[in-house]
Amino acid sequence: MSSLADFQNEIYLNGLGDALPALPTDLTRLEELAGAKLSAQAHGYVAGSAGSEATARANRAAFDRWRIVPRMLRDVADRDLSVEVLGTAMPSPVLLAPVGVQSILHPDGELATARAAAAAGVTQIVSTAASYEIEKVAEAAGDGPRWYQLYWPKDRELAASFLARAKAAGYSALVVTLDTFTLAWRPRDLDQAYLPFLRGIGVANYYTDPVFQRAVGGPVTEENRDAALLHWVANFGNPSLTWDDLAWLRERWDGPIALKGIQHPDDARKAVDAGMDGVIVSNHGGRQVDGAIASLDALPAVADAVKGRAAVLFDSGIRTGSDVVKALALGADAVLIGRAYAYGLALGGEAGVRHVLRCLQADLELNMALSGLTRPSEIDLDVLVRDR
Ligand SMILES: Cc1cc2nc3c(=O)[nH]c(=O)nc-3n(C[C@H](O)[C@H](O)[C@H](O)COP(=O)(O)O)c2cc1C
Ligand SMILES: CCCCCCC(=O)C(=O)O
Repeated sequence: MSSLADFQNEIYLNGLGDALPALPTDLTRLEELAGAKLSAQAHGYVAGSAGSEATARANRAAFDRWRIVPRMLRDVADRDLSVEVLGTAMPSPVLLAPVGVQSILHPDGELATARAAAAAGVTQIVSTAASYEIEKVAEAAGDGPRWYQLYWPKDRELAASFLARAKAAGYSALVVTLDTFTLAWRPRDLDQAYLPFLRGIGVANYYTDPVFQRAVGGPVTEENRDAALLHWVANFGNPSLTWDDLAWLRERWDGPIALKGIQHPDDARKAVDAGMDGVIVSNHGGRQVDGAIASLDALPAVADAVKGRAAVLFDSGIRTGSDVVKALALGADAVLIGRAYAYGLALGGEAGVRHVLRCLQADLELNMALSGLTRPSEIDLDVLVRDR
C-alpha cells in the first residue's frame, strides 16, 4: 500500500532538483527564500502581519510550548491518515487555507494551487478575494475537492450571487471569514503604500459578477474602473453583522458552513446554535488583531465547547508535521495551512505547492508513526506534555 511517507524514499533515491523542484524540505525555510524572489511589496504583504506582529510570533511560539511523547512497540505498520471533514474525504487532515490575491506570488495564482491540490486530493478553500474567478479555479481543479470562502459583502444581493456561483461551480462547503471585515493596521503594507486590490488584483470575483456590474453600470472597463473600485471598497466587508445575520446565510446555503476566525468558546457555541456545521479556530495568521491570543492557545477551550457537535478546524502558524499532530491533540479535526503553501507557490508555482503538500504530509505521517500513532483519530491530549 502506498503511503504519504513514500515521498521520503523518492527523495533519497532520486534527489530533488531533477523531476522534483529543488526546494528545501524544511518548510520553515521557504519564507526567507520567497523573500529573495518576490518583490518587497508582495513579500511584505504575504509575510507581514498586524501591528508589531506579536500575534504572528505568538502563533509559532505556542507550538514550542508543547512536546510530543513518542510511544513504542505499537504496530504502526498499517497507517491511514485519511479523514472526512464536512462531508469531504481527505487523504490527511490538511487543507489549503483561503489565500487571496495569489497572482502577486505567481502569475498562475489560484489556478496553479488548484492543480496541485487536485493532484494530491487535498481540499482547496478558494477566497472571494482570489485573483481568478472561482469558476476558472474550479475548472483548473477538475474533480478536486474544493470549498468556497466568503467575504460577506454589505450588498445582500451580491452575497447571494457569490453563493449561487460557488454552488454552481461545485464548491461543496462554505467557509465564512468573520475576522476581516476590514484590514488591520499592517505596517509592512502601510510603509510601502501597497494594497493589491488598488492595483486590480483580488477583485476579479467582484468585477465579473452580474450583480456588481449592474451596480456600477455594466462590465468594468477603463471608463468605470474608479467607480468600480469605490464600490468594492464600500462593499467589501460589513462591520454591522451580528449572530442574527447567520440565519440569512443558513437559508441560502444548503451544504455545510464553517465560521473562520473563532477564538472564544462562547463564539463557537453561538456558531453551533446558529446551525453552523464547523468552526475554524484562526487569528488569520496574526494578520488582524495584534496582541491577540495565539491561535493554538485558543484551540482547547473552543474544541471542548463544540467537539462532537461541529467540526473543529485550526489554522495560524502550521509549518511542520509535528505542528499538525499538536493541533490535532489539542482538539482539531483538521488544519489549514496558509503561508506555507503560498511560499511554495511563489517559489515553484504548481510544483512548489505540490512539494509543500508532499513534504508536510510525509513529515506528518512519519512523525505520527514514530510516535506510535497510525490514525488521526488516535491523537489526543495524552500524546503531549507541556514544555517547562
Ligand atoms: C497573503 C494572505 C492572504 C490571505 N487571504 C485570505 C483570504 O482571502 N481569506 C481568508 O479567509 N483568509 C485569508 N488569509 C488567512 C489564511 O486563510 C489563514 O488564516 C492564515 O494564513 C493562517 O496562518 P499561516 O499563514 O500561519 O498558516 C490570508 C493569509 C495570507 C498570508
Ligand atoms: C480589504 C481586505 C481584504 C483582505 C483579503 C485578503 C486577506 O484576507 C489578507 O489577510 O490579506
